[in-house]
Amino acid sequence: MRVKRICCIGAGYVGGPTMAIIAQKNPSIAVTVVDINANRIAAWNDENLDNLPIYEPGLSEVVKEARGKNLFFSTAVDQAIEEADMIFISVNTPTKTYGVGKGMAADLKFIELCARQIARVSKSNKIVVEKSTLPVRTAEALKSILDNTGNGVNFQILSNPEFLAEGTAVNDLLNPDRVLIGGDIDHEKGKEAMQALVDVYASWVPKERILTTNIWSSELSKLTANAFLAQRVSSINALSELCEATGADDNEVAKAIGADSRIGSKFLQASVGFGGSCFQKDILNLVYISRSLGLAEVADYWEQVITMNDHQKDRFAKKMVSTMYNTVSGKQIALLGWAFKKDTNDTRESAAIYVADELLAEQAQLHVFDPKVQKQQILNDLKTLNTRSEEENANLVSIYNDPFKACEDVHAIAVMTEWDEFREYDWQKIYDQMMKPAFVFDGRNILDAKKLEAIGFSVFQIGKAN
Ligand SMILES: NC(=O)C1=CN([C@@H]2O[C@H](COP(=O)(O)OP(=O)(O)OC[C@H]3O[C@@H](n4cnc5c(N)ncnc54)[C@H](O)[C@@H]3O)[C@@H](O)[C@H]2O)C=CC1
Ligand SMILES: O=C(O)[C@H]1O[C@H](OP(=O)(O)OP(=O)(O)OC[C@H]2O[C@@H](n3ccc(=O)[nH]c3=O)[C@H](O)[C@@H]2O)[C@H](O)[C@@H](O)[C@@H]1O
Repeated sequence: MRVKRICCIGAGYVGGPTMAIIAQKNPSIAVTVVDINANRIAAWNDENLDNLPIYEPGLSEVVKEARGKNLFFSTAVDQAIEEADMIFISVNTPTKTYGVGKGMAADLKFIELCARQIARVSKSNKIVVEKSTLPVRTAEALKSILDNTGNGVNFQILSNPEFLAEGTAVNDLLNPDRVLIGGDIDHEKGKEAMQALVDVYASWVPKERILTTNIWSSELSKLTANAFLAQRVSSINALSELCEATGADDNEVAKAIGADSRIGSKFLQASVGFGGSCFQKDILNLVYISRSLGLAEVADYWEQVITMNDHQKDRFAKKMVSTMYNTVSGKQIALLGWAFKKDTNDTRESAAIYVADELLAEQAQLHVFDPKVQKQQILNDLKTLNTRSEEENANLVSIYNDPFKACEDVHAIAVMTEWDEFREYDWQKIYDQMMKPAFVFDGRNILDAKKLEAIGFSVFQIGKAN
């Protein structure tokens, strides 16, 4: 069968960009992205493309090309489900904050709600595609809900996890290393459904990069891919501390080991700790699944990746305090960057939030600047930690639109996000306006330490003996 109408439930960081590319590359398919968040949908429909709810390089051009032709954003969820022959579920699957599995398991309530809604509304056969990242064997639960609460129509469930990274989403979608499609390969209807989805991607992805597997392998591969990537960052971050203590240089070590093609050079950039909405959540989920199955050693193995990451954030904040004569109480500190990485406005689980919280606990006054993150987002992030009242946070944290103003009269600057523009600043001008000694803590190793030291700064970088 050829797909004519696609509905995607969830207009977030995955649903929006993924559907925009699918629509752009398949002019004959009508793609409707729906969400219960009316503000988000309004922003996707905004005439002014600068107001799209998600900042991703290159995304507004794709949306401009396809929107209104075969790409639609709507809050009419039932209607879009009913009309579609293929439905992607791309809703959020955060870590549970209550009950059994609190702090570890994925919260699947949004997924279940989608399944019940699809079952209730559908009057014709549908292919239901898991786009969200889910624990292995979720398709079993989905099938049970769909078949037991539906109107007797046939549902085929596929797993099609998304591997895009924020900040490079458009390029990742246009040139994926692979597209993974899991389904019921033992039955004719399952194979047909898989082929229908293969055809959607084959409009622009070379066939050899479209992998088909059984559904459990596909579900598990997504969690595992993130766990392996995060593990590399935690590994190099663990080594960065050893470098600091021995005089080895983490960049040189990363280059030396990365040159071995069996290891490879990517994801070996030491940092203040990985952030983002997925690494931590997905590894915790993997740990939870393993522990639930009685696999204690497997669970402990993966949990260490998170322990290491927490340690990296914590030791960065502690290093700042100890370097500044063991007290930052009443001192002004500028944080450059709040997003969890460059080229995105996403701040979920950003290391900056945790470093800021530790510095605030030490009674520092913070000046925050990020090129793409809004003031309210920064205050909300601190609020979610629940460490102090909103009023206290607002009194201790000032948020700036101008990096030079943020750095005026401060005792120290900490680089939290690797935004390219930070490298280009007039650091002499910044130095002249700062308190002395002027400290820079480069949590991303992006600044030219020699140049800064020549100006007069005291510089700390991750993984370098200081
Ligand atoms: N953010 C990323 O880079 C990646 C995320 N993923 C996975 O994709 C999934 C979605 O992630 P994001 O797009 O980042 O989340 P998000 O939070 O940006 O977007 C999810 C959207 O779903 C909507 N939603 C929730 N329940 C709904 C319902 N019942 N009906 C209609 N809309 C509903 C929410 O309002 C929200 O706008 C997660 O499982 C995540 O792990 C996978 C790969 C990359
Ligand atoms: O499931 C997901 O959501 C996605 O998670 C990650 O993508 P993302 O979180 O957007 O960003 P990454 O580029 O992976 O970076 C994650 C964090 O690790 C940090 N990082 C990354 C690489 C590195 O060498 N060092 C390092 O500290 C980044 O700064 C960032 O804080 C994966 O890279 C995607 O393949 C996956 O689809």
